[in-house]
Amino acid sequence: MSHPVTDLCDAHSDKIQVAEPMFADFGGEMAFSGRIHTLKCFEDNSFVRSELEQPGEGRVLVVDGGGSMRCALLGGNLAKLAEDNHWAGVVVYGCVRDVEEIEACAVGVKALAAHPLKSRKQNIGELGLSVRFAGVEFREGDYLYADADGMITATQALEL
Ligand SMILES: O=C([O-])CC(=O)C(=O)O
Repeated sequence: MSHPVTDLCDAHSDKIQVAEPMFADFGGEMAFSGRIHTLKCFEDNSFVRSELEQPGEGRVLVVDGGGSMRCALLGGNLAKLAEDNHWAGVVVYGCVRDVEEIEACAVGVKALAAHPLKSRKQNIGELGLSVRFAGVEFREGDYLYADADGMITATQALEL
Protein backbone atom coordinates (compact mmCIF):
# COMPACT_ATOMS: atom_id res chain seq x y z
CA MET A 1 0.00 0.00 0.00
CA SER A 2 2.83 2.34 0.83
CA HIS A 3 5.00 4.57 -1.33
CA PRO A 4 8.53 5.62 -0.33
CA VAL A 5 8.36 8.27 2.38
CA THR A 6 10.88 10.40 0.47
CA ASP A 7 8.59 10.46 -2.59
CA LEU A 8 5.57 11.32 -0.44
CA CYS A 9 7.58 14.18 1.12
CA ASP A 10 8.51 15.52 -2.31
CA ALA A 11 4.94 15.33 -3.60
CA HIS A 12 3.10 16.57 -0.50
CA SER A 13 5.46 18.85 1.44
CA ASP A 14 2.58 21.27 2.13
CA LYS A 15 0.31 18.60 3.65
CA ILE A 16 2.57 16.66 5.96
CA GLN A 17 4.28 16.72 9.33
CA VAL A 18 7.77 15.19 9.36
CA ALA A 19 9.08 13.55 12.52
CA GLU A 20 12.50 14.53 13.81
CA PRO A 21 14.88 11.62 13.15
CA MET A 22 15.20 10.15 16.62
CA PHE A 23 13.75 6.68 16.00
CA ALA A 24 15.39 3.34 15.33
CA ASP A 25 13.70 0.48 13.46
CA PHE A 26 13.11 -2.69 15.47
CA GLY A 27 10.30 -4.53 13.63
CA GLY A 28 10.44 -7.11 10.88
CA GLU A 29 8.72 -4.65 8.54
CA MET A 30 10.75 -1.57 7.76
CA ALA A 31 8.02 0.17 5.72
CA PHE A 32 4.53 0.51 7.17
CA SER A 33 1.58 2.86 7.07
CA GLY A 34 -1.89 3.21 8.48
CA ARG A 35 -4.40 5.20 10.49
CA ILE A 36 -3.11 6.47 13.81
CA HIS A 37 -4.50 5.21 17.12
CA THR A 38 -2.91 7.06 20.04
CA LEU A 39 -2.02 5.96 23.54
CA LYS A 40 -0.39 8.14 26.17
CA CYS A 41 1.20 6.22 29.05
CA PHE A 42 4.25 6.64 31.25
CA GLU A 43 6.33 3.63 32.30
CA ASP A 44 3.15 1.52 32.30
CA ASN A 45 2.33 -0.61 29.26
CA SER A 46 -0.99 -2.14 30.37
CA PHE A 47 -2.84 -0.33 27.59
CA VAL A 48 -0.26 -1.29 24.96
CA ARG A 49 -1.34 -4.88 25.50
CA SER A 50 -5.07 -4.18 25.63
CA GLU A 51 -4.93 -2.12 22.42
CA LEU A 52 -2.78 -4.64 20.55
CA GLU A 53 -5.36 -7.29 21.49
CA GLN A 54 -7.80 -5.42 19.20
CA PRO A 55 -7.89 -5.90 15.40
CA GLY A 56 -5.13 -3.76 13.88
CA GLU A 57 -5.67 -4.02 10.13
CA GLY A 58 -4.55 -0.76 8.52
CA ARG A 59 -3.73 0.81 11.90
CA VAL A 60 -0.61 2.11 13.62
CA LEU A 61 -0.49 2.33 17.42
CA VAL A 62 1.34 5.53 18.40
CA VAL A 63 2.51 5.32 22.01
CA ASP A 64 3.56 8.53 23.72
CA GLY A 65 5.68 7.12 26.52
CA GLY A 66 7.08 10.51 27.42
CA GLY A 67 10.48 9.51 26.03
CA SER A 68 11.25 7.51 29.18
CA MET A 69 14.65 5.81 29.13
CA ARG A 70 13.87 3.82 32.30
CA CYS A 71 11.94 0.78 31.02
CA ALA A 72 10.47 -0.84 27.89
CA LEU A 73 6.85 -0.40 26.76
CA LEU A 74 6.88 -3.17 24.13
CA GLY A 75 8.63 -6.54 24.04
CA GLY A 76 8.61 -9.75 22.04
CA ASN A 77 5.23 -10.97 23.32
CA LEU A 78 3.47 -7.72 22.51
CA ALA A 79 5.12 -7.51 19.09
CA LYS A 80 3.85 -11.03 18.35
CA LEU A 81 0.38 -9.95 19.49
CA ALA A 82 0.59 -7.00 17.10
CA GLU A 83 1.57 -9.31 14.26
CA ASP A 84 -1.19 -11.81 15.06
CA ASN A 85 -3.82 -9.03 15.11
CA HIS A 86 -2.50 -7.53 11.86
CA TRP A 87 -1.36 -4.16 13.17
CA ALA A 88 0.65 -2.32 10.51
CA GLY A 89 3.00 -0.87 13.09
CA VAL A 90 3.74 0.47 16.54
CA VAL A 91 5.59 3.75 17.15
CA VAL A 92 6.98 4.10 20.67
CA TYR A 93 8.23 7.38 22.07
CA GLY A 94 10.13 5.34 24.61
CA CYS A 95 11.94 1.99 24.71
CA VAL A 96 11.36 -1.62 23.64
CA ARG A 97 12.98 -4.93 24.66
CA ASP A 98 13.49 -8.46 23.27
CA VAL A 99 15.03 -6.90 20.20
CA GLU A 100 15.64 -10.19 18.37
CA GLU A 101 12.06 -11.36 18.98
CA ILE A 102 10.60 -8.08 17.76
CA GLU A 103 12.69 -8.26 14.61
CA ALA A 104 11.19 -11.69 13.89
CA CYS A 105 7.64 -10.24 13.83
CA ALA A 106 5.99 -9.03 10.62
CA VAL A 107 5.10 -5.63 12.02
CA GLY A 108 6.72 -2.20 11.85
CA VAL A 109 8.22 -0.95 15.13
CA LYS A 110 9.93 2.38 15.58
CA ALA A 111 11.22 3.33 19.02
CA LEU A 112 13.93 5.40 20.66
CA ALA A 113 16.09 2.63 22.06
CA ALA A 114 16.22 -0.83 23.62
CA HIS A 115 15.95 -1.26 27.39
CA PRO A 116 15.98 -4.59 29.28
CA LEU A 117 13.54 -3.65 32.07
CA LYS A 118 9.78 -4.19 31.83
CA SER A 119 7.30 -1.46 32.73
CA ARG A 120 4.60 -1.28 35.41
CA LYS A 121 1.17 -2.80 34.73
CA GLN A 122 -1.26 -0.67 36.74
CA ASN A 123 -3.77 0.08 33.98
CA ILE A 124 -2.79 3.71 33.65
CA GLY A 125 -2.97 5.33 30.23
CA GLU A 126 -5.14 7.52 27.99
CA LEU A 127 -6.43 6.62 24.55
CA GLY A 128 -7.27 8.74 21.52
CA LEU A 129 -5.68 12.00 22.66
CA SER A 130 -3.59 14.10 20.28
CA VAL A 131 -0.03 13.49 21.43
CA ARG A 132 3.08 15.49 20.56
CA PHE A 133 6.66 14.32 20.23
CA ALA A 134 9.47 14.44 17.67
CA GLY A 135 8.06 17.79 16.51
CA VAL A 136 4.80 16.20 15.30
CA GLU A 137 1.26 16.27 16.62
CA PHE A 138 -0.04 12.71 16.21
CA ARG A 139 -3.83 12.89 15.92
CA GLU A 140 -6.22 9.96 16.22
CA GLY A 141 -7.29 8.88 12.72
CA ASP A 142 -4.56 10.72 10.83
CA TYR A 143 -2.39 8.79 8.40
CA LEU A 144 1.17 7.75 9.22
CA TYR A 145 3.80 6.62 6.71
CA ALA A 146 7.13 5.19 7.84
CA ASP A 147 10.12 3.50 6.31
CA ALA A 148 13.90 3.41 6.69
CA ASP A 149 14.12 7.11 5.78
CA GLY A 150 11.76 8.35 8.48
CA MET A 151 8.17 9.00 9.42
CA ILE A 152 5.48 11.47 8.31
CA THR A 153 1.83 12.10 9.09
CA ALA A 154 -1.02 13.69 7.15
CA THR A 155 -4.69 14.33 7.76
CA GLN A 156 -5.56 12.68 4.43
CA ALA A 157 -4.32 9.51 2.73
CA LEU A 158 -1.37 10.36 0.46
CA GLU A 159 -0.98 9.12 -3.10
CA LEU A 160 1.66 9.74 -5.74
O1 LIG B 1 5.22 -7.46 28.86
C1 LIG B 1 5.96 -6.49 28.74
O2 LIG B 1 6.06 -5.60 29.57
C2 LIG B 1 6.76 -6.35 27.50
C3 LIG B 1 7.36 -7.64 27.16
O3 LIG B 1 8.29 -8.09 27.79
C4 LIG B 1 6.82 -8.39 26.02
O4 LIG B 1 5.99 -7.86 25.29
O5 LIG B 1 7.28 -9.52 25.82
